[in-house]
Amino acid sequence: MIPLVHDFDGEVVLVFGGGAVGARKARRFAREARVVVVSPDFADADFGASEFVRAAPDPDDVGAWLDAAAPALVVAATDDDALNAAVASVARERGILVNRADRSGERESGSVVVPATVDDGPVTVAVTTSGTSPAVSRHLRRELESVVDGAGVVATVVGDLRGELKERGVDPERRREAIRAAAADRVVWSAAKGSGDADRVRKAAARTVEEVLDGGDE
Ligand SMILES: C[C@@]1(CC(=O)O)c2cc3[nH]c(cc4nc(cc5[nH]c(cc(n2)[C@H]1CCC(=O)O)[C@@](C)(CC(=O)O)[C@@H]5CCC(=O)O)C(CC(=O)O)=C4CCC(=O)O)c(CCC(=O)O)c3CC(=O)O
Ligand SMILES: NC(=O)C1=CN([C@@H]2O[C@H](COP(=O)(O)OP(=O)(O)OC[C@H]3O[C@@H](n4cnc5c(N)ncnc54)[C@H](O)[C@@H]3O)[C@@H](O)[C@H]2O)C=CC1
Repeated sequence: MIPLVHDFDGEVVLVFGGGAVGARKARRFAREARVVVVSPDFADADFGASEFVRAAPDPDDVGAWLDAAAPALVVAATDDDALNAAVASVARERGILVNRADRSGERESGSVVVPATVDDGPVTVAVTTSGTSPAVSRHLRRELESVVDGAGVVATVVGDLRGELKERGVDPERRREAIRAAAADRVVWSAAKGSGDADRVRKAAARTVEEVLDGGDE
């Protein structure tokens, strides 16, 4: 399996199953997509800004639901194996991405897994075990939280400096060297950790950039 980052802005994600798992997937996708959850009942859980449709479709009805919603992604998260299988096969026929929450191995073409993620501003780190062990993904995600803390402000600041150096017309080779040094700078990262002081991050990163550029003149 190969990780890609998908922009769901303005897209529909259709979720079958309103249990704890359907809620977790719905909450995740509702941060960006318009999410519709179809289920006869809904768990007492956070579904984010999802819309609810109370229904229990049969496998034969799945095609009509997909045609009506025209989703970019469909999630099969019911506890009904036949329904989940129908969702996967109809989605595949129609070329729609499908996430089957009740299967790990034996994935079919067009199927996707939802990784564990750590988000910090524009930075997202995603972990997958290719379906082998979701509990390991969850554990690694928790371990990575402290590593990723502050990455959002570092990425924003270093991204801005990159734009400024491009505008200044700095030689590309030296620009890359300076930007790599700022991205790896311990002082930059320590200023970004915790509450994250963007001003300090920016000063530290700018100092490192200028040091590298000055060094190149010698
Ligand atoms: C294939 C995949 C399909 C998909 O859903 O996309 C899938 C499938 C299954 N999960 C199962 C169980 C559990 N899933 C979790 C947790 C998460 N599961 C997630 C993703 C995925 N789960 C995809 C692969 C991801 C990868 O590649 O690693 C995470 C990462 C993302 C998310 O869901 O948001 C989220 C952690 C989020 C976080 O914490 O950051 C826990 C842990 C817990 O709940 O504490 C358990 C119990 C412990 C265990 O069993 O490991 C079962 C068995 C059900 C049963 O026993 O009946 C199946 C089906 C099967 O195995 O057949
Ligand atoms: N991917 C993951 O991370 C995990 C996946 N699972 C798998 O996902 C499945 C769902 O897990 P839970 O949410 O805990 O189960 P659950 O039993 O709490 O929820 C299932 C939901 O599906 C609904 N449903 C049943 N038939 C339906 C139909 N025809 N159309 C629409 N909705 C229908 C039920 O009413 C219920 O709301 C489990 O069967 C399990 O195999 C379980 C744990 C984690």
